[in-house]
Amino acid sequence: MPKNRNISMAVIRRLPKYNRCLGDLLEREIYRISSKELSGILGFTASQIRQDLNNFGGFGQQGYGYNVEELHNEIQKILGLTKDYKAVVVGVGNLGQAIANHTNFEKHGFKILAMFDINPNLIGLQIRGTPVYDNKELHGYIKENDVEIGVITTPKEVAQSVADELVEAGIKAIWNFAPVDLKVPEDVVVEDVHLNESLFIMSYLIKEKEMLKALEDQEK
Ligand SMILES: NC(=O)c1ccc[n+]([C@@H]2O[C@H](COP(=O)([O-])OP(=O)(O)OC[C@H]3O[C@@H](n4cnc5c(N)ncnc54)[C@H](O)[C@@H]3O)[C@@H](O)[C@H]2O)c1
Repeated sequence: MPKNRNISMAVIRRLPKYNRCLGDLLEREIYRISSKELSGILGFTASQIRQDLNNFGGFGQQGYGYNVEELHNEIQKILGLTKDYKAVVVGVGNLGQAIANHTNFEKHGFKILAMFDINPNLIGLQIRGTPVYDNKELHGYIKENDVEIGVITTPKEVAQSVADELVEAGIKAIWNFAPVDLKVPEDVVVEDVHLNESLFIMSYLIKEKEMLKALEDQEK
C-alpha cells in the first residue's frame, strides 16, 4: 500500500506505463531488472523510476534491482486492477461499439454488462454479446446490478444529462469520451479521454521539431 497518500497525479499517470512494461517483461519471462534497464525501456531516468516507486514503498533492492513479478503485482494492487469492475456504455454509436468490441478491457477486469441508447434501431441488438437496452432502463439497471462505471459515448449535447442520470443511479466513476467538462459530485470519479487533445499535442511537437530544424539549418 502507498506510504504516502498525497501521491502526485504525474506519478499516478506514469503507473499504467510501468504496469504495461512489467507485464511485457513477464511475458518474455524476464523476472529481474535494474532501474537502469527499466529506464532504457520506459524512457524515464533511473532516478525518476526510483523516486516514483519510493512513493509506494520502494520494492527495489540495492545490487539486485527489481523483482519484476513482485513489482508488477504491487503496481496492479496500487492501480486497483486486482478486482473486477462492472460497467455500462451509454451511446452505442461508432465509439460505443468500438469500445464494446475491444476485448482487452475485459481482460483487465472491466466487464461491460450492458449498453444503452435512445435509437430504436439499436435497442435489442447485441454488440459482441453485450445487449443494447433503451436508455430509459439505465437507472434501474445500474441499481439492480450494482454497476460501478458508466462510459459516456453520446453526443456532447446530452453528455451532462447522461452523467447526471449515472450519478443519480449511484455510479462511482465515469469514463467520459464526450468533449465536455462534466460536473459531478466530489465522490464521483471522472476520467476524460480526448483523442483530439493528444492529436493537438502531436501537432505542437511536429511544429516544434520543424522550428528546431529550421534554426539548425540557418546556423549551418
Ligand atoms: N474522446 C475521444 O477521443 C473521441 C473520439 C471520437 C468521438 N468522441 C466523442 O464520442 C461521442 C460519440 O461519438 P460517435 O462517433 O460514436 O457518435 P455517434 O453519433 O456514432 O454515436 C452516438 C450515439 O449516442 C446515442 N445517443 C444520443 N443521445 C443519447 C442519450 N441521451 N442517451 C443514450 N444514447 C444517446 C445516439 O443514438 C448514437 O447511437 C461524441 O461525443 C464524440 O464527440 C470522442
